[in-house]
Amino acid sequence: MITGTGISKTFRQRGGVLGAREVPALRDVDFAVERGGAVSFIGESGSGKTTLGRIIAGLETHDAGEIVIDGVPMSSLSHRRRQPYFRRVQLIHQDPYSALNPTRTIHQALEAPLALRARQTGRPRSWIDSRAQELLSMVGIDPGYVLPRYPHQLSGGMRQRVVIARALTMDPEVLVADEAVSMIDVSLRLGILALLKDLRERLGVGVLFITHDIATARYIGDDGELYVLYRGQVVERGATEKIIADPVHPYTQSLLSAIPVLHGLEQPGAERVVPKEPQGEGPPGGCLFVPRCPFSTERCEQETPVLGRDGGPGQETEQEHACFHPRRRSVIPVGVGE
Ligand SMILES: Nc1ncnc2c1ncn2[C@@H]1O[C@H](COP(=O)(O)OP(=O)(O)OP(=O)(O)O)[C@@H](O)[C@H]1O
Repeated sequence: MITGTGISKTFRQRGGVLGAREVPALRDVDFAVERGGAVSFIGESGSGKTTLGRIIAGLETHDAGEIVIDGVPMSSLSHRRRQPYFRRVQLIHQDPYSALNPTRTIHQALEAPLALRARQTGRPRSWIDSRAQELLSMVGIDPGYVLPRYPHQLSGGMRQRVVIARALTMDPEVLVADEAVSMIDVSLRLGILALLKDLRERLGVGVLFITHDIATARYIGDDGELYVLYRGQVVERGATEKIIADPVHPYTQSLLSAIPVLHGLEQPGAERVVPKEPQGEGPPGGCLFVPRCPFSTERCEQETPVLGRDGGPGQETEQEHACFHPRRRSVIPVGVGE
């Protein structure tokens, strides 16, 4: 199990007429991914999703908070002693082409990590080739066809399957899939999503899915948890199905309202939530969503809501949210994602 508590990260960006500026990418984020679990982080561009994925995979530092892997707080270990733990979290990038070295065959791409794994687990070298074949079959491709080939000789979908097979060489506990299907031909996306779902069930590997697309999040983990990120803050968290059926934060509602009605058959929800064009950053100390929120009040400009279930007297919600005025608004086109 992998947990994060109070994860915060601020980048210092140089340049521009105003000189350096601080960009908070993550604000006090808590999460937990269990073996075999499905956790999706959803948010628009710049909400901090990739930064979180990189922190969980040990590729980026954080300013505050703690990552705990298998009960061990990473802050208690030296950089070198953390590596075996972070190896249990494997990142799948959105671009399978740049993730693979173009000058190496797929055989070579799998051989290096498998040789390391063989040394770590005391297996003979003969195990490497048979494991490479086994992993490729597991991700649904013919080992005989792909092993001698170079990445450019494969389709985008096949390349992404190879990247997933390579991630599996380390026997990970969690796969962090960062927009894992966004650069793949639309017709092949469903196959990759089905594969990730299958790996959850067959290997018990947890999937942390990072996406800007709520329908994709639903496919990968309709039985899992959804975290909605807005400007680095988790603004809604709960069971994926529950949030999609009954979102309470205006930002989540606006994400769901933005889903197009696909076949002209679905009935759009009664109230679509259309966010305002943002005017600046919003009042310091107030809710981050104020500049875009159609429902904000004076209180929202003065106080920062924290994640919880409270929505005022008689307004407790099943999912957690960071809003002073959580309300049910029917925003979902019926049958979306089905
Ligand atoms: N290395 C960096 N240096 C400076 N600022 C950064 C860096 N990486 C990310 N940021 C900033 O941190 C914020 C969060 O970025 P991040 O890439 O995590 O968001 P995201 O939700 O993954 O967006 P996208 O979907 O566009 O990748 C953004 O404002 C981004 O400009």
